[in-house]
Amino acid sequence: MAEPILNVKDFSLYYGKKKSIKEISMDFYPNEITSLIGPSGSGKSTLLRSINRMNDLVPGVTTTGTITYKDRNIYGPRMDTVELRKDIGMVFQQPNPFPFSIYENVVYGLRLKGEKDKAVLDEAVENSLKAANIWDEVKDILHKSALGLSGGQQQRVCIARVLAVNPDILLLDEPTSALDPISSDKIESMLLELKEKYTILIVTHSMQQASRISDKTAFFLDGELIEYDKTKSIFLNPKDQRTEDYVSGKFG
Ligand SMILES: Nc1ncnc2c1ncn2[C@@H]1O[C@H](COP(=O)(O)OP(=O)(O)OP(=O)(O)O)[C@@H](O)[C@H]1O
Repeated sequence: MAEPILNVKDFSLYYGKKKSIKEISMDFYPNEITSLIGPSGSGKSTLLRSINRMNDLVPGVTTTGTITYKDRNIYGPRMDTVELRKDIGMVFQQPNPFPFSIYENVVYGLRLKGEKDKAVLDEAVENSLKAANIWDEVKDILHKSALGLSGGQQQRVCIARVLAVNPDILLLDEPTSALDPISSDKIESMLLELKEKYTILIVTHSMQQASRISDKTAFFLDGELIEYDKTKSIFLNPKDQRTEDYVSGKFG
């Protein structure tokens, strides 16, 4: 079995005094899609945001335990969070393109890095938009505003923007919940292609989505990791009664 790319060990997170993640330990493996499922408030987004230290932006957050990415503790004193967020990119529920052209959205991170070579930028735009399954739809309007695209197209441009800086891991927080079924399908098939190259963690409220696309599924309840296994086992043969109740729709 491959080495884990991410190791979460005895990790807890407090918003002020409230403990929202409770001593979670789990490994994530390269080239797999892992779904994080559980009812509202169970801590899925908080865990996802802990992995690229987005929670640092929330005042009063403290953590204990470790999250190790490629042998480095993400919460160690020497971690450069700007670099970390290039390696571990994030896509949110609401598509959030910048009010620039499609082209400038995709090259945003490369320009921040100081890349000026037009050929390099052009190539990154084409490759990233192709990987995000949207090249054919936008190749003739690259210099038009990304805000003129549909929600589903905007979300794929946002994914291309993350891919352009060449990350290892993609964190997706309910990336299709604001989209229609056809746009969601496009994103799901894109994710299945992207996992050949990336490690993907996705928070989803859709049991169908989790079972369609993920290799592993983790079920959270009230800040605790209740069960984490191959997706088939979670849905067809859960070991914990609470998992069974949740996946069969009895609560949440
Ligand atoms: N910025 C914040 N400040 C204070 N408490 C927060 C903050 N963000 C989340 N929480 C609390 O942490 C707990 C976990 O929330 P989180 O958003 O991680 O859950 P979730 O499982 O992702 O829920 P949802 O499915 O609704 O997105 C909840 O009790 C929530 O109220």
